[in-house]
Amino acid sequence: MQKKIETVQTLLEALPFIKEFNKKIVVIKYGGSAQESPQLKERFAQDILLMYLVGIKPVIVHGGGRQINEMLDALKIDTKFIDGQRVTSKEVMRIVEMVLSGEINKEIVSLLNSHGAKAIGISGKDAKFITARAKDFAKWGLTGNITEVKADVIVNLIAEKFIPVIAPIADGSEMGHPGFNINADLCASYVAKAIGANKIIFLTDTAGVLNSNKELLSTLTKDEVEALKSDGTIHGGMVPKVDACLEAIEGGVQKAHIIDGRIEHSLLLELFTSAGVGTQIVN
Ligand SMILES: Nc1ncnc2c1ncn2[C@@H]1O[C@H](COP(=O)(O)OP(=O)(O)O)[C@@H](O)[C@H]1O
Ligand SMILES: CC(=O)N[C@@H](CCC(=O)OP(=O)(O)O)C(=O)O
Repeated sequence: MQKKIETVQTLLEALPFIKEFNKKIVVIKYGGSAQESPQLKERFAQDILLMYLVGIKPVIVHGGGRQINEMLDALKIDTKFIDGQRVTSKEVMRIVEMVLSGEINKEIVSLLNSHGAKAIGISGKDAKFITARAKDFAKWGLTGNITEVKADVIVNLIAEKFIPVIAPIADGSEMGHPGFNINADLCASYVAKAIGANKIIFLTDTAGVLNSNKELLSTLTKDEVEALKSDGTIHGGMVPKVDACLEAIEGGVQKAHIIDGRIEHSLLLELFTSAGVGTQIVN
């Protein structure tokens, strides 16, 4: 009985938020480290479906850094990161594409569709909707910086009630390259900016951005982010994530959040409770 009362209370609290988000576009970056267990994947699919059913337009950009590392390891191919971004040789690029487009993208699409969604999986190569140029070929190889996102591809899919699931790979054919490996956080923010998303949420494997005492920082401004980056408190994979948040809000996305994808239903808690969870980056 107590449990039922709590559920009703939660639903009642969620009602104004559900109305607020009706028809709003929310980009969700689904990090490789938040895709750990089958149970978490299941909860993720349920949350996306619930969002969709109450009128939100979800757009998913997924990562898969952890799974790429595992495959490179199994194949005994060396890999390294500079400033949180992978150095991508031609050989590494083949594996990146195989894992992101071939495996993870299709797995997420199947999972959502098994719950009754109309999810469609694409990478930036499809209709060449994301183009890039080398970030610094001598340093990072085929790691790219996005030059253009053709928003109409995603906007049309949303209008047709599809849930786009995007693998962070850009077309490189005009530069004579097999494609570019794009950090998934930055890919998510460029997509969010281009399609005029209202909100972007990064699902990852920490409570949010932590200070040097490992305490959660619930709100951060651009200056605070820069200070935490310069003193090394924000490092590794968190660097492109906070950069992506800043990129998104400076590009017109109203809200950017980094939340814990290991907590069941954290997406719903972020969207539909007044307290929210994780770290919000503000302009
Ligand atoms: N200040 C910080 N607060 C939280 N996490 C941090 C911080 N600095 C670095 N990190 C690291 O960033 C990681 C998240 O980035 P990453 O592994 O790339 O995740 P994802 O696969 O979700 O993109 C955390 O697991 C943590 O190790
Ligand atoms: C250039 C670059 O670093 N690309 C990433 C793409 C995947 C990714 O970003 O996955 P997560 O979000 O799970 O970290 C990589 O090769 O790992």
